[in-house]
Amino acid sequence: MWKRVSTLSPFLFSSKSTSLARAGHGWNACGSPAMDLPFSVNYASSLRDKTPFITFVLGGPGSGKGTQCEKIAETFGFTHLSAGDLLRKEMNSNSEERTTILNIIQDGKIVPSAVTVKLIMKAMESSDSDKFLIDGFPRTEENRIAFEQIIGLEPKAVLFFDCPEEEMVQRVLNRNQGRVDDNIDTVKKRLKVFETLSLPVIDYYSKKGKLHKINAVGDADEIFEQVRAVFDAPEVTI
Ligand SMILES: Nc1ncnc2c1ncn2[C@@H]1O[C@H](COP(=O)(O)OP(=O)(O)O)[C@@H](O)[C@H]1O
Ligand SMILES: O=c1ccn([C@@H]2O[C@H](COP(=O)(O)OP(=O)(O)O)[C@@H](O)[C@H]2O)c(=O)[nH]1
Ligand SMILES: [Mg+2]
Repeated sequence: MWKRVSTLSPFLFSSKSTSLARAGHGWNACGSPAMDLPFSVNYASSLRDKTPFITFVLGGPGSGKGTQCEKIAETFGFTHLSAGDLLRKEMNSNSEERTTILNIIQDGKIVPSAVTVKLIMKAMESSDSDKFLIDGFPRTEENRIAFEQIIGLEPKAVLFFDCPEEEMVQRVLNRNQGRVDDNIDTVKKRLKVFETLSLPVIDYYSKKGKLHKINAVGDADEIFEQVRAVFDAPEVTI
């Protein structure tokens, strides 16, 4: 059922090589993935053995991904992993990457895939769960390919919270969680990044028949009814 894709270089995971400078070797923040990897090692074999049910949760900034993920996790027993939360936690730790992550988030850009995938993989490996909601990832085609290569799994379902830009901007500006990127300048940059880099990922999953588009306007409970229908559908066997 789970399509194993391939494996990746150990430089992504060795303790000395987690700096963005090294992670950037072969990868860039917004560009294409490098495929000429020097090694092939099964780093995520424990995850593949578990063959977890993975759902990617996509949508622009403020489209309600986090809000709906909490409801999905509670109702359907998924473990909710927010890529943004994992990066913010790393940013607030003494990680050598913290300043670079902060600068990228403040600028509304995308953290190199090697860094984000490593954090997601660690979180998945340290969980007993076999059902994960991965919120806010993949945000680029490069992210998507890196996940497939490093973790060797593909999502069973992909949710896309479709929301008009003006609504997203209002929600972000009212979010009030003290986030460094919740300001008008960053949100404008984030909307451009979403359109140019994230929409192609959504298009990819649409063409694969895995995408579930949700109208993200309206009351959060009403929106959740659309989501519930996705997980209740017989073709999405959790
Ligand atoms: N359906 C909704 N209608 C109005 N506000 C919402 C709705 N869903 C979420 N929000 C609010 O909008 C903000 C952004 O929601 P959030 O779940 O953090 O979105 P995302 O994770 O996609 O950025 C939060 O303050 C949240 O409480
Ligand atoms: O896979 C990811 C997820 C998040 N981010 C960074 O973290 C920010 C906040 O992401 P989050 O998902 O928390 O934002 P949301 O969409 O929920 O507002 C993004 O703008 C990016 O700068 C990233 O680089 N890669
Ligand atoms: Mg969020």
